[in-house]
Parts: sequence; structure tokens; C-alpha cells
Amino acid sequence: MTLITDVRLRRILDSRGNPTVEADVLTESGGFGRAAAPSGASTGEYEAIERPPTEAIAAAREHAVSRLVGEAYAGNQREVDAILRAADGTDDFSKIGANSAVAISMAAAKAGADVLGAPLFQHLGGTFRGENFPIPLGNVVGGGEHAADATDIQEFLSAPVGAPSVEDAVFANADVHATVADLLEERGVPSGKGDEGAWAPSIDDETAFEIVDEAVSQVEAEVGFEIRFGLDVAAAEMYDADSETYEYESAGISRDPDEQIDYIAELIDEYDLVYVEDPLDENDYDGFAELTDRVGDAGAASGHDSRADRTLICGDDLFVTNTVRLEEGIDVGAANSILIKPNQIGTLTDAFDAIELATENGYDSVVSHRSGETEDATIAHLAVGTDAPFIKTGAVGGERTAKLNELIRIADDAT
Ligand SMILES: O=C(O)[C@@H](CO)OP(=O)(O)O
Ligand SMILES: [Mg+2]
Repeated sequence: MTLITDVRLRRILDSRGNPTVEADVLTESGGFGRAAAPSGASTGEYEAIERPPTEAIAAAREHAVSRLVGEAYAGNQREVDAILRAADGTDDFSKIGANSAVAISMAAAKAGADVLGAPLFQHLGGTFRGENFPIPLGNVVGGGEHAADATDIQEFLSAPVGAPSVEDAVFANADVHATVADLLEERGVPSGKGDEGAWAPSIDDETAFEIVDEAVSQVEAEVGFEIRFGLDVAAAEMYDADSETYEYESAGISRDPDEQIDYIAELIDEYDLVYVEDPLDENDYDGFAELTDRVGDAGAASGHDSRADRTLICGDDLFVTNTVRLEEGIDVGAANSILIKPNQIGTLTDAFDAIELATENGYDSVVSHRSGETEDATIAHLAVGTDAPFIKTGAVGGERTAKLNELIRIADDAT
């Protein structure tokens, strides 16, 4: 019944106004799934390859579509994804493009769920997936590759670790975002927004820490549950391999790797950070291991939610959702958490395998959006279906709220 009868591919707009790939998958019994590929700006060196959409679509039509149509069952995700891999024939999807691959993979999953009449998270995770919801990490101030003339650190992330429900958590992050705007206005700092909807004022990192710390405390007092915050340093973007230093350009500071580790450890201590993503370059497994060893056990939330019982050191560009790179990290104790971005690796199967490997080894998974997004909400279902403890998908903005509102609907049994 879920035999794929058609795969249609087209170019659509993403949130940055760039073209991206959308896929429709149709099945024999009338099942339908539609999904679109997101796109990164601070992409990791080891990510699967995103091809220009026109080329990715042509290549997928030529090499993948005929292998799926009349051959594969949308309900059998591993089969669909294995066919995509075989049709591509490379390790990094450089032939059909990870953008075509991930769009087809996610659309097939939705078509499979549609035939079953089940919500996507249940098709992906099974009936007995449990009752947990991920804690949303909301980007409230940012710069780096996501906004010009703003903070060096790419993302300051509100983390409502004590929220009693996903709905409370989503609204708390929106409150923190709004409170940051008030605090910026009080200081007379004008601000636009970056690619993910976070405020992108022309302030240094130190000022951003003060403002986010204050905003989080204010909202915490209002809502009555614990809110902490975290960072995506996106340090690979500031690492200069020639001088072997991290360049904080707006602050005019250079840090060597040891100084960078000390700096991050001090920030965790001073601001009681619950989450730090990519604090070091994407090739520095040993540095990640040293930092994790120093701070990984710190920062337990005060008893609200056992899912936030330590400081997460998360590998994004380090692991690129790739089980081979994650294995290397596990071997040396680099990080205690992995960012999961399906388009970094190309298929839902690969993303699942990374989550499973992480869980087996005590690493927390953080399912994530990209800076370039669409209204596609698959990652909300992926996070719930895999029981991921965190999801990072912004705080405001239509392409971000598409996922956040879907989480609320899932909790309300209304998808
Ligand atoms: O670095 C990141 O984690 C992401 C998403 O926030 O950014 P991008 O999609 O630009 O890689
Ligand atoms: Mg990142």
C-alpha cells in the first residue's frame, strides 16, 4: 500500500530568499508526503554536500527517482534511504545533493505516516515511544555567520529547563526574546534580526551575556520555573588554522586553544550555562575532550528536569550527524551531546542511527534546524519520535514557529 508511485521535485524559497529543494512523494493507496531541505550558513567542513537546487533536482531525477518509483515502499524508511544512498553512490551525497536526498527521505516518511493515518512522530518512533518532549533551545541574540556586525558568538540560546510543558517552554523562549528587545531599547541599542530571528545588535559578547542573563532572570521570575541559557559558539568559523587562534573580531581578542578552553569553562561557571555547542574547532577532538572532562558534570538544573542534569558540550560541526565522526568522539570522550541535522548527513535513517549511537553512549541528542529554513516541521516529529532531550529551532519567525507550534500540536494530540 505504501509503494511509491511518484516523486516530484521542485525549487521553492527558503527563509533567506534562496532556492531550496522540495519533494512530494505519492503512494499507491493515495498516501502523500511533502518535505523541503533546509540550508546552513555556518556549515561544517565534513557535512554532506548541498548542490545548487537546480542541479540537485536534475541529478535526483536522473539517478534516484526511477529507482524509487514502483520499487520502494514509503513505509519502509530504511529501504528508501538505502536506495537514495545506492543511487548517489558517494559518501557525501555529492551526486544527487544532500538537499535532494533529505527532502525525498523526509517526504517518504510523511507519505508512510499518511498511509498509516498516524502522526509522523508515531510512524518514526513507534506507539510506545514514551511521553517526553524535548526542551526547546531558543536563539534570542546572535551574530557570527548569521548576522553582520553583531556578536562574535553565533547564538545565545534560552533554555527553559524547568518548564512543566513544551507549550510553557516555547512561550518562555518567546518571552525571553521579547525581554531582550526591551533591555536593548533601555540601553538605546537599535537592533535588527539575524537569519534565525534572533536579535543581532552591534554589541560585544560581554554585553550580550549581561543582557541575556538579565532577560532570562526576569522571565524566570515571571513564569516561576527554571530558565537557563546556553551558546552556539560556532568556533570553527572563528578559528584561524594558520595562527592556531580563535579570532574574536568585534572584541579584538585572539585566544589560543588553551585560552579558548579556559574562557569557555569560565563562562560556564559565571553564567551557569546549561549548553555550549561547538566551543572549539571542528578538528579538535582532544580540546573537546579536555573541556568535557572539566565541565561536563557541572551545571545540574535544580531538580526540575532530569534531562538537564549536566552541562552539555555539544558537537555540531564536530560530528556533522555522522556516526563515524561520533564514534571517534566517543572513543576520546569529546563532548557529551550531538547536534542532529538530517541535511548534514542526507537521510532520516542516518540521523536516526546517529541518535541511537549517541543514546547508547550517554550522549544527549539535540535535534536542530538550519539557519536557512522552510515551513517544513519534520524535525519536531523527529525530536519527539526519537525521545531527544532537546530541540534547537529558534524562538520566533514563521519558519521557526512552524516547528515550535507543531511541538505544541503534538503535545495536544492535534497533528
Ligand atoms: O550552527 C548551527 O547550529 C546552525 C543552526 O543554528 O546554523 P547553520 O544552519 O548556519 O549551520
Ligand atoms: Mg552550530
